[in-house]
Amino acid sequence: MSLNNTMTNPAVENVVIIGSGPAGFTAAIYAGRANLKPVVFEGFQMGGIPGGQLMTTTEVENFPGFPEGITGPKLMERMKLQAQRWGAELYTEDVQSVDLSQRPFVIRSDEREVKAHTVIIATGATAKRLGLPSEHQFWSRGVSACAICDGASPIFKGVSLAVVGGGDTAAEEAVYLTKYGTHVHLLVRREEMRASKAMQDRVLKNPKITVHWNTEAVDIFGNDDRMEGIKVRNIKTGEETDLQVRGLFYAIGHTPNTQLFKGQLELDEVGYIVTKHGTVETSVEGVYAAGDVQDHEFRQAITAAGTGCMGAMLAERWLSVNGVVQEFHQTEESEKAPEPEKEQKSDTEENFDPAATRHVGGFALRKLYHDSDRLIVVKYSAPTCGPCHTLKPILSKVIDEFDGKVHYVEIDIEADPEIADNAGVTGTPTVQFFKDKGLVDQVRGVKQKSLYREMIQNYL
Ligand SMILES: Cc1cc2nc3c(=O)[nH]c(=O)nc-3n(C[C@H](O)[C@H](O)[C@H](O)COP(=O)(O)OP(=O)(O)OC[C@H]3O[C@@H](n4cnc5c(N)ncnc54)[C@H](O)[C@@H]3O)c2cc1C
Repeated sequence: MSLNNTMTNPAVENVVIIGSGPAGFTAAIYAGRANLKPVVFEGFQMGGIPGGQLMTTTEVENFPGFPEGITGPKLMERMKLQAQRWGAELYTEDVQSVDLSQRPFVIRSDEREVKAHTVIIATGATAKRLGLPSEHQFWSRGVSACAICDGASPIFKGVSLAVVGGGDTAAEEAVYLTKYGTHVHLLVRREEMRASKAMQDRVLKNPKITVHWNTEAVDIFGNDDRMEGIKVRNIKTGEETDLQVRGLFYAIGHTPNTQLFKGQLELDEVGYIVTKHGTVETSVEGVYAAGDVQDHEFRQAITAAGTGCMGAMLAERWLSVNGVVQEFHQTEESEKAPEPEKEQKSDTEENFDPAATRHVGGFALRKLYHDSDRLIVVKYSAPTCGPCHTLKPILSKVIDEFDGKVHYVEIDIEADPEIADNAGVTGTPTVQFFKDKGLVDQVRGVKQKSLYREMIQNYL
C-alpha cells in the first residue's frame, strides 16, 4: 500500500501495536484513520495466533452489526482488511522483546527492530486448558473455554453439561449454562469453592446444578462427531466414573500474555497489565494496554475493541501534545478497501488443468498423485481450524515463488474425509509433500515461511 508521504519508513514510528485480536485491529483502524500509519505486529505463535482468540471459534453471535452471526475467522479477516485499508503496516511476527525504559521505545521481532513514540499492547490472554488426552479431538465439538461465548450454541441446548473450576467464573458460568442445558455438573477439585459466598449460594441453591466436590476430569470420550461424556476421578477415593455430558466448559482462569513486559510495566499479581481506572494508560507514559491483556473481568471481543479504540485515541493525543506526530496521508488508490481473498472452487473433471499450479479437492489430488511429475504440496485444513487460516497466506506466498514447478492442492478434511483418512492426517493444519507417488515429508501446525521454502527446494 503506497502512502503519500516521503517518509514511508521513518526512523521512529508514531505507534506500534502488538497483537492482532479485536483490540489490536481496532487500535490499528483508529490510528490508521488518524493518519498515523500504525505498525502492527500481528503475532505468530507466542500467546496465540494472528487474529487472536476468535480464530479458534466458530460462530460469534454477540458482536454488534452481524444479526445473522459471523464466524470468528471471518470477523477477524474483516477487521484486518479494514486496518489495511487505513494504511496499517502488518508484520506476521512475534515481538520477542521490548525496551520501554528509553524513548523512543524499541520493539524487536526476529526479523526487525522498530522504534516508536507510543506503543499499544494488545497481546490478549490465553484461556488455561486442562490438557486432557482427548481434549484436542473434542475442542469446539463439545469442549470450550468460554461458556458466555459458546453456551447458546445448538449443540449445548437441552443436554447435560459440565463446568470445571471453583472460582467466581466457574460459578457464574454454571448458573449461565442452566439456561441452555438440562443439567449442569460443576467439578470442583477441592472440598470448597473459591467463589464469593454470594456466587456459591446461587450455585448451591440451583436445582439444575450438581456440585461434585474433590473431583477432577480425567479424559473426554465420544464419537467422531462430538463428545459424549467425561471420565472423572474422586481425588480422595481415587474412584473413576463416567459422567454423561455433551459439553465441557473450562473455567480455570486465563494467563495474560505479558511475559515481555515483566519488570517494565506495572502488572497485577496474576500478571495482567494494570491500567488507570477508566482509561487504558499503563504505568509508562505513551504505553497503552487494550483488550484481554488488561481485563480479567469482561473478556469479550467488543470490550477488547472498545479499549483498542481508546488506546489509539490516547496515543494520537500523546503524539500531538508532545509535538512528534508525523502524518501520512493516503492516496485515493490506497484508501480502497482490499478485496477479501476469493475461495477457489474444487477441481472437477471439467475444469481440471494439469498445467496449473494451484488445485483444490480430492479429485485433483488423485489425478496429480498418479500423473504429475512435479513435487505435490498438499495442505489439509478444516473450516473451524484457526491455525489453518494463519497458514493459508504464509504457504500461499511460498507457492507463488515456485509457480509452474510444483503442484499445490488444498484439501478441506470435512469435505474430503476419505482423502484425509488415507493420508493418515490426524490434525489440521498438516502439509504433506509427495514425489513420484510417495510421501516424502510432512509438517504439522504452522511454521515459518522459510521452512516450507527449504522443504520444497530440497524435494524439487
Ligand atoms: C473459544 C472462544 C470463543 C469466544 N467467543 C467469543 C464470542 O462469541 N464473543 C465475544 O465477544 N468474545 C468471545 N471470546 C472472547 C474473545 O475472543 C476475547 O475477549 C478477545 O479475542 C480479546 O481480544 P484481544 O484483542 O484482547 O486479544 P486476543 O484475541 O487474545 O489477541 C491477542 C493477539 O496478540 C498476539 N500476541 C500475543 N503475544 C504476542 C507477541 N509476543 N507478539 C506479537 N503478537 C502477540 C496474538 O497473536 C493475538 O493476535 C471467545 C474466546 C474464546 C477462547
